[in-house]
Amino acid sequence: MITYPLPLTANWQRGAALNSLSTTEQSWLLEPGSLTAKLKSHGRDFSVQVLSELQCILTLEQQQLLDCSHEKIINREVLLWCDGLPMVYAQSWLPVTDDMQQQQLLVLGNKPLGDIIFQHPDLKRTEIEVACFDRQHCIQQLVSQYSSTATDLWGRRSVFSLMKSRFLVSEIFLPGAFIYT
Ligand SMILES: C=C(O[C@@H]1C=C(C(=O)O)C=C[C@H]1O)C(=O)O
Repeated sequence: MITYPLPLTANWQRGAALNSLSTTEQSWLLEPGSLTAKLKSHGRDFSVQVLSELQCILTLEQQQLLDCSHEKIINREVLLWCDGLPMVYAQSWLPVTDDMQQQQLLVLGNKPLGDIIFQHPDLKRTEIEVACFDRQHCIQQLVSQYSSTATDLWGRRSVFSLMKSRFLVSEIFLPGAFIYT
């Protein structure tokens, strides 16, 4: 039984500092634009499956990352499917602010977050951090529902700023993702 939100504790490092990444790994992990758009450009059939959307309390690390102590925050966890395969597990921490509500970012359902936020020219994101999730990480509980083999997985995270709101987005590339081809 998987308990959401999935903790994404890992050895997060500045992606730009990792000189051992392959060209393909760099292309996906350090993509500055929308991951949704990148997946859509590589496949024909894209969809979002919502796993969980809960109102939560931020951990201290998340408060520090988001530089906020918002009382109300929505944790959104989804799978991004492409051509019949679950390719990305995405976890977003979305503060319940007027900005976020006005932008309809708290009632996304199966609309991709990226389809909305990347339409804003003033969207900013912090430097992308990268981590490796090994075979013992709890994310593998989710992976095991779709794949028989556990393997090390790449993940990335950054903090977006839109108007006066900041939100943390983490994405883990699942075994069927293009990054591993
Ligand atoms: C931020 C983006 O949105 C994607 C879609 C998400 C969602 O719908 O919850 C979350 C993170 C991303 O994988 C993006 O496309 O880059």
